[in-house]
Amino acid sequence: MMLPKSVRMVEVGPRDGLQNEAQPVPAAVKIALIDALADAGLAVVESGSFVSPKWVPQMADTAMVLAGIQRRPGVSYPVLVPNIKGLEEAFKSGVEEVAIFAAASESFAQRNTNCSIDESFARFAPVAERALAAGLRVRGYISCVVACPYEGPVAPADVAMVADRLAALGCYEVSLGDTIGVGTPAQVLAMLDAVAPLVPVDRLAVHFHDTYGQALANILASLERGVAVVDSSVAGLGGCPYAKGATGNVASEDVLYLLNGLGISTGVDIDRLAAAGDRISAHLGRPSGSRVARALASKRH
Ligand SMILES: CC(C)(COP(=O)([O-])OP(=O)([O-])OC[C@H]1O[C@@H](n2cnc3c(N)ncnc32)[C@H](O)[C@@H]1OP(=O)([O-])[O-])[C@@H](O)C(=O)NCCC(=O)NCCSC(=O)C[C@@](C)(O)CC(=O)[O-]
Repeated sequence: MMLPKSVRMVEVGPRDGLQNEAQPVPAAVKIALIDALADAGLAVVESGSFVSPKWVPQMADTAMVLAGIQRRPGVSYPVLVPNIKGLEEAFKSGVEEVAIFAAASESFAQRNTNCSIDESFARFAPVAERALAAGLRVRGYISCVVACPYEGPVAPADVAMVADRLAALGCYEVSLGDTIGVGTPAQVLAMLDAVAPLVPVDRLAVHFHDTYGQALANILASLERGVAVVDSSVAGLGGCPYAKGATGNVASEDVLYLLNGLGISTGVDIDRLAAAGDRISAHLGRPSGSRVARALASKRH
């Protein structure tokens, strides 16, 4: 089995994990979470989004959160921006990296961003251009890379086309999201095999939600195809506001346990990571969504 020697874990808990949380999460709690994740050794901690607060109220305090965190050297704190208004807010907050987010299905693009795929690219083009001109890094996301909650299965060729368009806008990396967590390894590999001829595998990340418990299997399959960047969410926080019933991202602790077991280096400390997950789970008043974190906690009691 050919596997990468090291993997960059992209922590999306403070953004993807919390954006759908019904109870308000104070900025101070988000700040403590982000700082704890960076302390655990994560080099990328997605810290919020500058989107319409009418659409995603939980992210309305992103500027306050970014003002409160202790930015560690070598750690990136990206935010999502859907349009120029969001980018301008990101500039004010001094971010070094933004992410634009597209979908491989028309219905999801409409529900998530109130426009078609083509219209979303018309919005992203000036965002990417201005961000790059200002020296920011731009990451691209694609939702619904296996299936769409409104349209069902999504053709790998559709994903490849959107990935190609994001790369053409200058995204240094394209994160492939199974938004509703339905994919299995054969589907994921078919999708990766369609995308990789257009956007090389060293510019791809995988982003699995764990609704059907397939995320770790999908990650292992992706690693075997050479993908070396994995998105995950501490304590398995999350769910997408525009994908009813979809659960959180794969838990970061579970991904790290898998990678440690495979001898793949990440620079992340599992105990510190699990402690950060336990603290946010306690704040939210529910058990961690990470099986690894629950197992580690049970050994301590
Ligand atoms: C794209 C829009 C703005 C279009 O929304 P719209 O309603 O068509 O936009 P609009 O331009 O007509 O503006 C409507 C109102 O929003 C305001 N507005 C407009 N833009 C902004 C902004 N940037 N920041 C703050 N406010 C903004 C704007 O000023 C106006 O305010 P009003 O005049 O009514 O008071 C909206 O649909 C939106 O914000 N969508 C974001 C949805 C979102 O954040 N989804 C979750 C992230 S994607 C995701 O989770 C998937 C991913 C990445 O994790 C991968 C995966 O798992 O699939």
